[in-house]
Amino acid sequence: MYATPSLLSSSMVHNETSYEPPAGPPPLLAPDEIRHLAFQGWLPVTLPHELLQTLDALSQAAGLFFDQSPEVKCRLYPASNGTENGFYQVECEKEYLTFRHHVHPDSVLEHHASEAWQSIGAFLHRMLCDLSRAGSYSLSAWPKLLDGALEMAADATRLQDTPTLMRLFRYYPTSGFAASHVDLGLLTLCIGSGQGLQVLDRTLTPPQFIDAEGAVVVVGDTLRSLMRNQVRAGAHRVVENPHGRSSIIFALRPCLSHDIDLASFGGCGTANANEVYVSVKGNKYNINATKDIREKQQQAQREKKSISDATRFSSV
Ligand SMILES: O=C(O)CCC(=O)C(=O)O
Ligand SMILES: [Fe+2]
Repeated sequence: MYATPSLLSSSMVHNETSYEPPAGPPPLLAPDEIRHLAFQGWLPVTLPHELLQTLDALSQAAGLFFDQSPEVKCRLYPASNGTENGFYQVECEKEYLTFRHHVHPDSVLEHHASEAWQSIGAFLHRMLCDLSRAGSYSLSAWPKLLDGALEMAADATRLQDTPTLMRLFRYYPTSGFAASHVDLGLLTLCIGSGQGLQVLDRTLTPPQFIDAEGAVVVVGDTLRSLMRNQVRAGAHRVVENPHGRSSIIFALRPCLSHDIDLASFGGCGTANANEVYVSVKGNKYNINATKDIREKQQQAQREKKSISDATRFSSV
């Protein structure tokens, strides 16, 4: 059933002669789930009970935050780094709060956010190690790649090095959406209230978007690239819904300040994490920016494509 990508078919070979305790965190996923994740680029997941309770508390605190006036929200969490930090509103579509680090560490909202950050980080770390083990790769690249990512940072000191984020969304009734895309980072956990999130089902011919049920993990484009296309990045989108929607996403992204040992992914040599990330980012447009910014970015994308097509044709 799962033809490509190829991760894992020959890989889940148990080494019967090894009595070493397993390196890294304990395995999480069953072999079928790993194959599903690699083939589809997404996987519905059952979250630990304690994490579900934390997410409930976080979502209630988020609701209280969003119920405040735009002025208060902007004052509490001023936007910085474009859409990448603080409170951001896309008129007639959605608003969202992005955490990259603590801003009001004593607030109830950040208390729940940092607890959720830590549990989700540990959960996704286990999934990354599952993928490495399934490919018979060493786990040695993960500590540097996840440096600073598994806990909510105390302040903005390492903002440029650690793009991992937690984002709380409020999509407006009937008009809130996010266009089809793949995420940039390693793995993203999406937890939403009600319908709206859809994932691309590649077992259908042709592939079609289907409603996601419950919590879903999607593979990001940096992980696809590091794993040399042995896992797919999961295409997903959010469709409008008459009731609106709220969601919490946690995007685990690589730490950008170290070199990456490519042998840990079946390659050779090292690569600069920042360069890998920038090249994966390429000219993808930001689906969460305001409509006018998205349109400008899409236009730039089209122009870049037509220049590269022209170069391609002229060099034939
Ligand atoms: O709100 C969601 O459930 C998903 C949002 C999303 O895919 C994104 O912002 O990248
Ligand atoms: Fe996404």
